[in-house]
Amino acid sequence: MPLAVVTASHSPLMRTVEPRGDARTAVDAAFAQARAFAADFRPDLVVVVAPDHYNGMFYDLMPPFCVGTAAEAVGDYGTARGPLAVDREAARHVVREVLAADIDLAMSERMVVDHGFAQPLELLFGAIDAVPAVPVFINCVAVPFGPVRRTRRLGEALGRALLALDRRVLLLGSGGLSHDPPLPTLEGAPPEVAARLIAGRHPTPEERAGREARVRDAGLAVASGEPGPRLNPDWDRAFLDLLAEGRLTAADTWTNTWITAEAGNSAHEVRTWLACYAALATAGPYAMRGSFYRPIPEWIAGFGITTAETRRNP
Ligand SMILES: O=C(O)CCC(=O)/C=C/C=C(\O)C(=O)O
Ligand SMILES: [Fe+2]
Repeated sequence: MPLAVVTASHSPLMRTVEPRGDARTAVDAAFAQARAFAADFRPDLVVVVAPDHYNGMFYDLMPPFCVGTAAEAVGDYGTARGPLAVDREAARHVVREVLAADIDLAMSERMVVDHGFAQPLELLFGAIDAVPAVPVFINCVAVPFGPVRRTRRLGEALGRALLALDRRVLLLGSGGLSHDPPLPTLEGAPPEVAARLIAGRHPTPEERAGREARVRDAGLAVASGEPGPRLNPDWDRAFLDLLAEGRLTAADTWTNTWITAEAGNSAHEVRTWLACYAALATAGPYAMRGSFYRPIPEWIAGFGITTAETRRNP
């Protein structure tokens, strides 16, 4: 059975901040193409590979990787709140097979996810529970991280597990590319911030609104002409080329310090893309069908969307 991939940046600012020029029109058109690609592929299972931003995963027990055998979205930044339509049997199969392939990962019967999962599901399929899904969390935010090559190997193990299912599986990678939105870090955090990074589940509506306002204000400031965030379009385009050309092992030598220095703290979200493409590559040579890129400072994102599928035999 073939596999297919859609990867897309996400941004908490997409609903609240209007970028200058034709960025929104261009992004909408690229998402329309990705939707058509997904509809044409007719997946019967969608594996969503995404990070979290201190809404579901905290430093009281931060796994590098986690598969949800059930999952609930918190409803941040205007995304829907509620359960994902997790295919429990498929999720449990993935956990078993990936562990058997020597990749340690956690599993959760009550995974909590945020806009990292919800936004691409809504943009691609219309709702967070519209398609049978397996949610795969990759820690891309809470340092320290393992080497980036571990996420490529996770992707390979994931791909082999999915091929064994003999279903039409679309992998949906969420996040990146170069960007550095205002996200707190544990090191040097004042005690109240540290407490919420360690165990900040169930914030009050006021607390959530305060966090979201801080991120929104950063985007609005750029939209009103203040200096933009540091994005790195050259790095982003080189990463897209690497994926298009199937040179995934080239990322094995990247250090985490280098990724952060080149592309920002949240650029580690490209781990989700790398895992999806590594999974796709296990089905044989692939072809990238669509590739969109635009640096959008107002959304604090080097914004990319790609589609790819197993190359058909001539
Ligand atoms: O304040 C917090 O703890 C969370 C802020 C937040 O959710 C930021 C999210 C940013 C992205 O998802 C992104 O730009 O990739
Ligand atoms: Fe993010």
